[in-house]
Amino acid sequence: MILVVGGAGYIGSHSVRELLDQQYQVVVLDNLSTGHRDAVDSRAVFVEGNLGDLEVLNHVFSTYQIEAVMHFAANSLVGESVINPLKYYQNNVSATLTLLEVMLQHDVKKFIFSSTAATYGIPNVDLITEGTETNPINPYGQSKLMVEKVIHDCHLAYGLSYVVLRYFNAAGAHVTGEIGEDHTPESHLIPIILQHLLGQRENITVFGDDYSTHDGTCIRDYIHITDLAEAHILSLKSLLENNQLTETYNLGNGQGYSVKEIIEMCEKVTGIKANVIIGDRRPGDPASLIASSEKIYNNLHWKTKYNLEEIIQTAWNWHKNNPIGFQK
Ligand SMILES: NC(=O)c1ccc[n+]([C@@H]2O[C@H](COP(=O)([O-])OP(=O)(O)OC[C@H]3O[C@@H](n4cnc5c(N)ncnc54)[C@H](O)[C@@H]3O)[C@@H](O)[C@H]2O)c1
Ligand SMILES: O=c1ccn([C@@H]2O[C@H](COP(=O)(O)OP(=O)(O)O[C@H]3O[C@H](CO)[C@@H](O)[C@H](O)[C@H]3O)[C@@H](O)[C@H]2O)c(=O)[nH]1
Repeated sequence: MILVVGGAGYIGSHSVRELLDQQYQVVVLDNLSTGHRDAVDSRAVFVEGNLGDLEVLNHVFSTYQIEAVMHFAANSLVGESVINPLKYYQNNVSATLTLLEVMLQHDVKKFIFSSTAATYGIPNVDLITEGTETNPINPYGQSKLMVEKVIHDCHLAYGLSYVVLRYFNAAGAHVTGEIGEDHTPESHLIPIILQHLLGQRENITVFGDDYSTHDGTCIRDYIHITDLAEAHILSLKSLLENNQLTETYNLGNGQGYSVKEIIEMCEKVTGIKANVIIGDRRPGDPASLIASSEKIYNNLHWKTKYNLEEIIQTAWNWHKNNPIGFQK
């Protein structure tokens, strides 16, 4: 079985769905701190608990025959990490050490870790490769980079085999419209715009239009959640075939869109005009983050299937049909 830690969250729940659709058996461990029980596919075993809890972990690893672990659970609000760094080092780093310890005690040595473009900080290249220097500028990015280093040391010392996936901006929803993004508070651009277009917010604030980009607003690389999920499956397959894997991959579309372009695409998809306010820059936002995902294309033949319009269309279907998310 595959243990998915954080499988009730946005990216985890879509990966669980993909794993089950591809005939893997799945156990989800999640404390529901930001995730939703209803996001977890009913075909998966669900264990409610904390990833830093030795007792729960020992129960999971001794009850189920776990072949590999996908680890999505984390706190991931950049602003909050600056104000409350210990929460981030505690949940993202310390609890992960407990997970790794129990995994290794149970001789489970295959690990897929959700990392982030935030490990690069403010890169001085147009297209970020895995070789681009990592220099996180906030505790969130720092906590992810720390875990990356721990994982590598566990490889050297205990033979842990791993794939680190550095996601760029995850977006969109499952094509069925059955699961999608539901964060409280919501901080991500696309759901915020769509909530506004649904009448749930009065306006959208663009965080700065004086960046050195073609229209002055920040550029990001948006990637569909199912494309991310597929990258996890391919990574899992490569791990199951190789006991000594130590790979790090960027996951993005390789194409950047500005905040203004995202708003325009949301208006096009929904046919509704947005009420846009230009605000101040949000501290810690790099002007542009675009991934080169050449490495995973070359090594695992991964290709993205969804373009920006399709990403926004699937997100719109989800928000329109579930205006209060998973709440019933
Ligand atoms: N959303 C993005 O654009 C993005 C980009 C880069 C990286 N990431 C990373 O991807 C991963 C998933 O992100 P997401 O957007 O799905 O977040 P999410 O908050 O929707 O999901 C995280 C899940 O982990 C669970 N969790 C948190 N702490 C836990 C703990 N101690 N024990 C058990 N469960 C716990 C939460 O309840 C939630 O279900 C995170 O590690 C995040 O840092 C996300
Ligand atoms: O109301 C809003 C919300 C966002 N933005 C801008 O939109 C862009 C995208 O912002 P957001 O959706 O919050 O994503 P990021 O800050 O780029 O961070 C996401 O993508 C990173 C990787 O690129 C991950 O590390 C993070 O976890 C994930 O939240 C940024 O320029 C923001 O300044 C606005 O202008 N107005």
